[in-house]
Amino acid sequence: MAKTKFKPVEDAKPEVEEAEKVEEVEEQRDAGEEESEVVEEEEEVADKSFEELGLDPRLIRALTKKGIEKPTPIQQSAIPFILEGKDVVARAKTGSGKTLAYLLPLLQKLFSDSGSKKKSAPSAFVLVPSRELCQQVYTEVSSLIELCRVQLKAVQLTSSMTPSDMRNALAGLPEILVTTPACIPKCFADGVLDPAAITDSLEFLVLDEADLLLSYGYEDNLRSVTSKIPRRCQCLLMSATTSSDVEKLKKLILHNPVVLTLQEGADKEEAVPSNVQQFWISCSAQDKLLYILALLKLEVVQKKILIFINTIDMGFKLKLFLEKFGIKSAILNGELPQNSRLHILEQFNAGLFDYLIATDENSQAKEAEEAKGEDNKENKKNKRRGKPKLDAEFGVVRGIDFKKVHTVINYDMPQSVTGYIHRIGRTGRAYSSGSSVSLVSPDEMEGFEEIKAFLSGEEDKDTNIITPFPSLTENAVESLRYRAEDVSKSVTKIAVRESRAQDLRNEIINSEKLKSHFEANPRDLDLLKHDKPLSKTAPAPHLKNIPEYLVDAKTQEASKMVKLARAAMGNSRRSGGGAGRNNNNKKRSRKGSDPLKTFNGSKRGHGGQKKDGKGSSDGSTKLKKQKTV
Ligand SMILES: Nc1ncnc2c1ncn2[C@@H]1O[C@H](COP(=O)(O)OP(=O)(O)OP(=O)(O)O)[C@@H](O)[C@H]1O
Repeated sequence: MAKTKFKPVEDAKPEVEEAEKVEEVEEQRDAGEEESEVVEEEEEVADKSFEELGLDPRLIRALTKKGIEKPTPIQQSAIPFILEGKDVVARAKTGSGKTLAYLLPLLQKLFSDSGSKKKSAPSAFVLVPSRELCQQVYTEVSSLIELCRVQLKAVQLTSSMTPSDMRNALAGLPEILVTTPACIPKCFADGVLDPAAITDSLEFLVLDEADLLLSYGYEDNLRSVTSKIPRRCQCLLMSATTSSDVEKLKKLILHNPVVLTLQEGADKEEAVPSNVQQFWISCSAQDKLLYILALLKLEVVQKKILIFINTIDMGFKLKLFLEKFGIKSAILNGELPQNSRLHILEQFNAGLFDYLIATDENSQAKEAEEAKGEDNKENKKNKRRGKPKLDAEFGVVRGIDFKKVHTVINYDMPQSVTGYIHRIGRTGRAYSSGSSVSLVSPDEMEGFEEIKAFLSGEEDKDTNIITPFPSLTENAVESLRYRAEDVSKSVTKIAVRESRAQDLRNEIINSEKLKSHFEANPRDLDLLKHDKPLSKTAPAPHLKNIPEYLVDAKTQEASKMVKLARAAMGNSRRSGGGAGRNNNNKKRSRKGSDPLKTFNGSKRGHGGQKKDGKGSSDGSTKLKKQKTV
């Protein structure tokens, strides 16, 4: 049974004159002072249904349509407090359903609020750290509104929008605004939002993924919003981890909040989902390509797979390398245009490809550092080349709800414990399970030990939460060494650079040209594939099909188990995505209407794509065939 630790307060909203309240809160915000004494208590969260939590029947019906029947522990504990009007700080592990924990009561309160007062600005702000998350929350809230058939409107604004686009979006006086903190001051400066109207209208402020908001550099933006928040505004702060940043935000924005900390086990606070099995493999930095090839080609890990790397160049190296073995993957990084990023996420979630190679915010920092070093050497050259900019609001790791990811692979280790928790939290979401495999080189061992120590906790120092990966024998890995090393040499720095530049060019062209087409035909989004090969040559048959005699019996057995599990999940052909979006055959048959066909010159993949597209999506069909012969 999950436990929630409550830090209740005696009176969340003291009864004093309005003017005094504003003053008092302003003072407390300025001083960053903790308000009243908080008493820490522990209570069991009873197994309650959505009805018992007091949710509106329209919301319950909408949830049923989405296939959601039972509240998660954080939803059970947070919803009643939010419905009561309390400010809430909710800390619960990744994938525990925090988004619905605040969206459901927020919508319910807006149902009863709507029409009660003429508003001149949105009643609710949901602030998230990245554009990807903005899109995700906006999609979730819009679908709930649609399913509930209520007269509410949500909009999302991002900093890249023009003032006139923002004005248009806000024209119908939406009740809910989903955006990043950076966007609000921009709206003030451009006259899109009136600060006085916000003070007048704002009833709810949600800070989602609060542990990330300050580290993304949004502190000044948040401060400029804080001064406009009226005292009556109910503030909610959601986070997967505790950090000094969360504490700082709590003091800056919330009033006497109820603090909910979800606990899984007896005394240990767990930030990591218990339904993620964590493994690791010790290998040299050079051997990482060999190991990932073994994991993917011998199919000892379950698809869909999300692979994290620490630099964009490494992502392209890995993609080119895997391509030579007939393994197709897509790349996601902060350099790509926003449309492309959102589209890649959508396709991956819909199950259109199985392997996604992603960088995260740590990687952005590393990339920037490397670029700096490079700048010293090649300053002039780079300036002339016009190095692409990374989007500061990019973030795919934290908060993004990747659908049905079964395995997360840390090809490069993350640079912090929090980074690790958020990365592996992309699998094992809500009531599903998953696994993670970390490839750890000697240079990364110190950081890895820190992660292990953190996860084990003080009392269980000797418990191995991250265990050695059991399903790959040394023989099986060694049998691939010659091929891997040979191919790795052919993926040169120049090839990586050219592919990266080419990919970016293509994505920009596609993004611009297809924007209007996709706006008119959203279903056609499926036709622009992002896992097309970068290389012009098709993979050599001896690399694409690994002979069965090379693989030892133990590894074969492990691979068989993975395939059986996959078949049992109904995913033997494709790793399924969101409901209703898995009819890939139908989508393929619409190829005749491929909007990209009108501008072939910008396409990636060329000849190789056609050949691949027929036989198998990732070479696995061929491999299977050979094994059964
Ligand atoms: N009660 C529920 N039952 C089943 N699935 C749920 C429930 N609540 C949420 N989910 C699903 O669980 C997934 C994870 O939810 P969500 O993204 O809100 O997690 P989170 O706690 O915000 O994670 P993170 O900290 O990584 O952002 C989503 O796909 C969501 O639709």
